[in-house]
Amino acid sequence: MEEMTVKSNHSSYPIYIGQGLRYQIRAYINKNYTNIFIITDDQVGSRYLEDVLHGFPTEENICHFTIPSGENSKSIEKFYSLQTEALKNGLDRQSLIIALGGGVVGDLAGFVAATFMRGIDYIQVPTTILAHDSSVGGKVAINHHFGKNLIGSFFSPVAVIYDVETLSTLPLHEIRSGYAEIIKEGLIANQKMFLSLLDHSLASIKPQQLEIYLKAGIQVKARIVEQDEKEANIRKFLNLGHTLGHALETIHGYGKITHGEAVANGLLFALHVSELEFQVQLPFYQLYQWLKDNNYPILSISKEEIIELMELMKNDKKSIGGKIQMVLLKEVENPVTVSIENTLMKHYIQTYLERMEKL
Ligand SMILES: NC(=O)c1ccc[n+]([C@@H]2O[C@H](COP(=O)([O-])OP(=O)(O)OC[C@H]3O[C@@H](n4cnc5c(N)ncnc54)[C@H](O)[C@@H]3O)[C@@H](O)[C@H]2O)c1
Ligand SMILES: O=C(O)C(=O)C[C@@H](O)[C@H](O)[C@H](O)COP(=O)(O)O
Ligand SMILES: [Zn+2]
Repeated sequence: MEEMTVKSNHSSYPIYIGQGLRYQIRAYINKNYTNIFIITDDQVGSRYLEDVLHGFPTEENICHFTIPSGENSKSIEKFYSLQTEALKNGLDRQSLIIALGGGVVGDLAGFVAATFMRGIDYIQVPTTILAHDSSVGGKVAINHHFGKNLIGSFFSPVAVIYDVETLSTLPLHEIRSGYAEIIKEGLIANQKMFLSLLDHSLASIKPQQLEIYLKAGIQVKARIVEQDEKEANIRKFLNLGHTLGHALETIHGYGKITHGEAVANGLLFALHVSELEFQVQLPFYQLYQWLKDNNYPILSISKEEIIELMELMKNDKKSIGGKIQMVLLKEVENPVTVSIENTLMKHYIQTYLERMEKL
């Protein structure tokens, strides 16, 4: 078992990473709670909920609730149902929520914890590769049909307990999704890792290698959120690829493409815009080829969709006064945020589509 710590101005919490940790979650909780409420989804619950429950003594006051898996569960309706369940089960301010699942469960359960009776403790128990990102840093949220994560909060967990054994049951497209966020972390802060990530094929990557990347990705994320937990400045860099990525997720319908697949497309677009904006050469073609080889969907954008995408990008939380802001790269490991005028953004989208057509 490996332990890391996230220590910011507002909070400090441990991240435990290891094999089989789901059986012994109680051992990592160093406080007594009146009630423990486990929130999971149907795919994760059917595989791992019993293992988690068995690790608690019978006298512990424990309840659980299973949501349907998928992005559509990050909704105001599911949020309300979970608040109702928490009340029905008698949770109080000395209760704990455990989020057992991927980023959907983590974001939703975390937001329930942030708001139930104005905030109670919660623990992230991530079960996807992508959740190396979502379980650290305390961004919790639900979606609005105007855009991703528009209703949420910054609310740190009291611990992250990452049982990497659970990753063995992840389908390939979910490995693809999580890997895209690690590529993002490489681009913003670790060129060596970025290049090494592209040396692997996802169909044959070894679990031990994935674990090495997971830990390196968590290091990048943890070091950034420690310095800027509430995204006043450098945390924005973790949003590389998300300005277009989130708009694509929304326009396609939540859950139709995975978050990571949308971010992968957003990363390509960000590299394209960066090259034009700063007149530099970045690994655009290298990333494009690797994404193609690893069967990421390369999304086409119709003329009609350009306006809609731009409207969605204006709703992004980085926007200021309705002006789109993007995270760009002056070089790998050198991210900046840039405000982009509408006409220029339209030009960037059009030239991106022309470039993609030639490939
Ligand atoms: N809060 C943050 O900082 C942050 C960071 C990145 C992404 N996110 C959010 O995270 C969400 C995406 O998270 P995700 O990719 O984990 O999606 P997810 O939670 O929907 O999980 C993906 C799919 O895999 C299934 N699954 C989960 N664990 C499994 C396992 N071990 N074995 C088999 N199946 C399993 C789930 O049931 C689901 O069907 C998005 O909503 C995104 O916006 C948040
Ligand atoms: O932790 C962050 O900060 C990130 O931006 C990480 C992203 O990968 C993640 O998708 C996050 O939820 C996006 O945040 P948002 O503020 O753009 O909704
Ligand atoms: Zn993301």
